[in-house]
Amino acid sequence: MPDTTATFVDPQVAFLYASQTGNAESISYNLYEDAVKRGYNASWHVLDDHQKFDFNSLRTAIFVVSTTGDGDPPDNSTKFWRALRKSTRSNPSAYSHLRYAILGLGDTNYSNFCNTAMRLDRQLTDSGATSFYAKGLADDGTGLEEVVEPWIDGLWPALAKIAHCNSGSTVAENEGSDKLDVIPSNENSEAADNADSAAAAIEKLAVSDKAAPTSISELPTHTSQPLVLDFSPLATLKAISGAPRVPASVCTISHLDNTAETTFRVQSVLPHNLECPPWYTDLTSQKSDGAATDEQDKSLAPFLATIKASKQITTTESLKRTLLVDFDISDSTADHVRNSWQAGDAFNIFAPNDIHMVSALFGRLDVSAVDGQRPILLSKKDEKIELPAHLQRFSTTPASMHDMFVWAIDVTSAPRKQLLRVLADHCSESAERDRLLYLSSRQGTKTFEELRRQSPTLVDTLHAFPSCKPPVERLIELLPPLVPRSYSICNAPQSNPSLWRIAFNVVEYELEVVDPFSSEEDGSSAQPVKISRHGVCTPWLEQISCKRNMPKTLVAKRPNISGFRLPLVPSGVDQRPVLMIGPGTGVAPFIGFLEQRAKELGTARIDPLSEQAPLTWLFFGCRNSKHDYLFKEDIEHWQKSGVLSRLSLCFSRDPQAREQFGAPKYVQDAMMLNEAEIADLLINKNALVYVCGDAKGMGKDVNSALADILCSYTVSHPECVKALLAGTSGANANTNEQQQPLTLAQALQVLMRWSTERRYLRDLWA
Ligand SMILES: Cc1cc2nc3c(=O)[nH]c(=O)nc-3n(C[C@H](O)[C@H](O)[C@H](O)COP(=O)(O)O)c2cc1C
Repeated sequence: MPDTTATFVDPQVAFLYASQTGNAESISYNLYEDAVKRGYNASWHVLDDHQKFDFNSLRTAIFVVSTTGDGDPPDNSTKFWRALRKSTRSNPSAYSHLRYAILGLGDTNYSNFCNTAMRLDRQLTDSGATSFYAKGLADDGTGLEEVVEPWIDGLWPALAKIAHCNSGSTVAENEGSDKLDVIPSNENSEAADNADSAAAAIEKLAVSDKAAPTSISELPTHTSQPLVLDFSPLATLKAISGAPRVPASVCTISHLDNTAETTFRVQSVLPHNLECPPWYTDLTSQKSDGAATDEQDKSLAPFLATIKASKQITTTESLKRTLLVDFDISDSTADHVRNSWQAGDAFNIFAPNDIHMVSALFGRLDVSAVDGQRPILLSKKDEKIELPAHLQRFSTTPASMHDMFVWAIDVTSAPRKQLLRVLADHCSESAERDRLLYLSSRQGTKTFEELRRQSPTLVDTLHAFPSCKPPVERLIELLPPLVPRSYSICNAPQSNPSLWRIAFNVVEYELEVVDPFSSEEDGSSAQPVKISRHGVCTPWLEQISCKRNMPKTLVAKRPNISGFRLPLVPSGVDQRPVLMIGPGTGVAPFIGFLEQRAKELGTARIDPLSEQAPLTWLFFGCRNSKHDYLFKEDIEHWQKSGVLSRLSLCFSRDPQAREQFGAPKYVQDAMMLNEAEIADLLINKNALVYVCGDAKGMGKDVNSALADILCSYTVSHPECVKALLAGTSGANANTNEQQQPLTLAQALQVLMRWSTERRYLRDLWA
């Protein structure tokens, strides 16, 4: 029986998140919402709001934090990290009153797996805080759910154990278990019970015979693409287990009256042009709020930039279409930005969803064009539960549903399990309901992975389940926020502080999937189905940058957390050799570096071809020397003038060029061909290494090549090992002491240390 005598004294729990693309935010939000239903006095905040929620006096906190860049914390936690460092420096036991749990999100395809969560854990423990529940580290490479779901299951009993008392809530001791659980005493308990019983119902669900294996490939509209999924395992299942909890509905839509509607229409005429969000003025004033004195924050505020020029820099024969686009940032609101950026920085572009996709979605949901354009406000269903952060503006600023779906909500990313679970509840056909439940369950993980691999948009998913008709407010609250996309700048302010130039591939690709149920009559396997996909920002940029009338877009500088910049020396040049490894569009920041270096040499009156000019060595690779050698003219110009001392070119699909110049296939091959020189530069000359480009393939391979280079150098120079491991220069090593060569693990450790010392810097993207 529940022990109703014990009462809480401190049930306040803060759910805190740091998120770059919305995963951590949505997991943290669901936890918070669940906590409210369980009777906790819960609050939910982004880490950068630490002053608003008074982080320093929190007693119980649950963190959900992702890692981005090259082991960096998300942008919406940079202020928090600064404040944390400051308060722990001034008081080593600053957080001895805090009990916390951390869920980290990362991807093992990147080298610093869940670095943010690990760092946070270390810093909090070092400053006296106590972890009350084991850290969870979820891997996006294999599926976040594998860790997230069991971690959440274990969190509640762990939290209940440490929660102190409070009036209004009761503590129940689970019979036959030492776990304490919180049972709310108000009507919220009903909601929690409902959620639990819904979950129980799924466990018991007898899968109907109708859920026979089916291939879904017949799709009506031109904006949706087929999904090819194998549901055959469903036929043999007696019950579906391990589907996620159904989150409570948290928001309601209210339509504004006619007067407000008229004003709204007049106001919305001007900004409603698909180049910047209708509420852009709101966004541009957002960042200065409360932080007006912080120069760095001011320079991160969004502002309007004008697209000045755009051209394709690959030939029509190239597989990829790479565009070079110039943004004029001379807008008066961008003063702080013009004075504070450097080559190597990146900026965010706020891009809309494809409006045809939004129209197709509205068609599918039976939202008429008129209703889609009417102004609405969102409000909380339950006073205690906040709206998701990206929707909060719509509780005070009216917007049309159309604008919300175009500018604020992500309708392109593949649906998450929780959404699939909710969609299941809105199917009128039981076979479709079962398939959606299966996709969201642990048993359906393989089919779910296949779904994710096909990257369906929301419209594709809905078309694959024709009887599914979710209420539009449910989608508004469950879909992730549409996040801005970031691009590396490929020029330097020393030449023109009002110009941001970017180079990007237009993201359009075809997937090939084999329908498991269609085999040829002769028994041979079927031809794969082709599915085309495209990105959000790059096709849009391509489209608007062709316009004649200088379109304006909302942009914001990104904090350069890893310090991916060439060191500045007043009126001089940093003397360390610089290795730049950037195949494809990864070369972009290095064009800016070379522009900066040319100016620096000029100012310091150093002849670039003289011995006084420090070495710069670029490793660039592409498929074909004629079709996609980006910035060829610039690179050849810098090489001729001596600003670029060495150039290693690689052409992966150009056997002729390889034969002619002896060029290797990939940048890591070019590095291995020069391993002795690279090792000497790294170990004896204190060289700086910069890597930019694809994280999963190239980033990993270059890291391994660098580790191999260190290992093989120490075979012939074992005297360097001690110094390398101790963190001092190899040139100063004690040559009398015999050492074993570095092991691979040790070499990786050395690289990791160089990365923290900012000698090895990486700007990698997925
Ligand atoms: C550009 C980029 C860089 C990333 N860098 C890392 C990394 O260095 N280490 C890591 O563990 N995960 C890395 N990840 C994986 C993310 O942490 C993971 O996808 C996570 O689910 C994102 O959560 P969020 O949407 O809350 O930001 C990276 C992802 C992207 C897109």
